[in-house]
Amino acid sequence: MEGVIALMRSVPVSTKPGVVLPRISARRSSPYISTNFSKRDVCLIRAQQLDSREASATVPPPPPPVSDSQDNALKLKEWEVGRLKEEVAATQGITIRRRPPTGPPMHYVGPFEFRIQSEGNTPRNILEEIVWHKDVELAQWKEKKPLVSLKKALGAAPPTRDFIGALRAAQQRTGLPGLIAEVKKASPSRGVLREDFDPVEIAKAYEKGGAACLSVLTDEKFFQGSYENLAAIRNAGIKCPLLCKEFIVEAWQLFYARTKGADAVLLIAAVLTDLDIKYMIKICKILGLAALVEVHNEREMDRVLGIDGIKLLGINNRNLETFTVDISNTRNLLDARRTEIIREKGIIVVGESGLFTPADIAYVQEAGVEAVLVGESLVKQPDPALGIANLFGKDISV
Ligand SMILES: O=P(O)(O)OC[C@@H](O)[C@@H](O)c1c[nH]c2ccccc12
Repeated sequence: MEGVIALMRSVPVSTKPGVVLPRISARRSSPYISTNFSKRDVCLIRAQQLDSREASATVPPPPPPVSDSQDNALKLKEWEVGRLKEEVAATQGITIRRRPPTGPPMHYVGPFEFRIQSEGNTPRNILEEIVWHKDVELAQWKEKKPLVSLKKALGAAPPTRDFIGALRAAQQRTGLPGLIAEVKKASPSRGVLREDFDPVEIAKAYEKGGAACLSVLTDEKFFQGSYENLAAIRNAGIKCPLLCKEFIVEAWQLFYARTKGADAVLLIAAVLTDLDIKYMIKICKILGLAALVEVHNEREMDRVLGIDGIKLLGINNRNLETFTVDISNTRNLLDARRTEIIREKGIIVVGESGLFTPADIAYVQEAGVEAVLVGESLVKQPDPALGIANLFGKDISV
């Protein structure tokens, strides 16, 4: 554990090659500086940045106005580090930007400063909006529960269960993809899915109906989920391993998920750079968490297949930027070349979203998935256990 903390310690970085900035005061910390980079990571980023400088199509926006005040110097450094990270992300085809570290930039007019809405400080799509809001939430959570206190709480967390093992066992038992059934009250695309939403009752029904694992939404603002739901399900004696369905942008969230009873976490390739994914997988391993790495398109799929240590790969049929759902996405991404790599690496592919009928399940199974992640079509059923039997076309509970 000490190693993890050491890995997360702050390092001063500069955007100019070879120049090291003075250590930044701990009074205010940037997510980019204090939690995401080790010295080695920063070197890697520098190397990636130098390699990709010519390939990068991004034109950096003008720097914020400079003032002599210490506060402004800190803002400037945070802005520089944020830019550096965005450049790396752009070279990996990541279009989702992170929230500017000190908030949308201020504009100065005479002695006054104020914000003007512009392309640079307004989220461009729902996924970006969620991720930007997550940064604001995180700043508050981390103040309430700094990493040291989470580290102490880990001692009291229940042991993790084998998420991947449960999926494999279910698949072997039924000959059908292992089911991850999602406890989901609402979503930005579908609104409220179930008014009489009792997360523990729904989780019990899923287990009774033969789900191998459960997925629990924890995002409050956009999905009406919570970490209380996750902990309540874990503490209700449910044996299915639990996936914490969250928009993870910082390692702190991995620790928090673990203290709330998660056995697995979701890492979204549309949001995280390769380096972030590698770093988070390392921490998941130390914490005993399984990582489901989610992709939506060919670019993300090929990036993820190039990263070592990935055991669970989710193909989302829903585009999180536009919300369009198309289950043929699973089949299209699983071409012969990628299927071969997946087989060699022993990766389990999870088909995610938009699955409603036995024909849908057969279609993604035929495409090569060994597990499915299903929310809407189950959570809307008066009896979610019966919903599972209807979805698979047979009772998979025995
Ligand atoms: O309700 P559906 O269409 O069965 O989808 C479930 C799950 O795949 C979806 O909730 C999901 C997949 N990836 C995500 C990332 C964040 C939030 C939600 C999701």
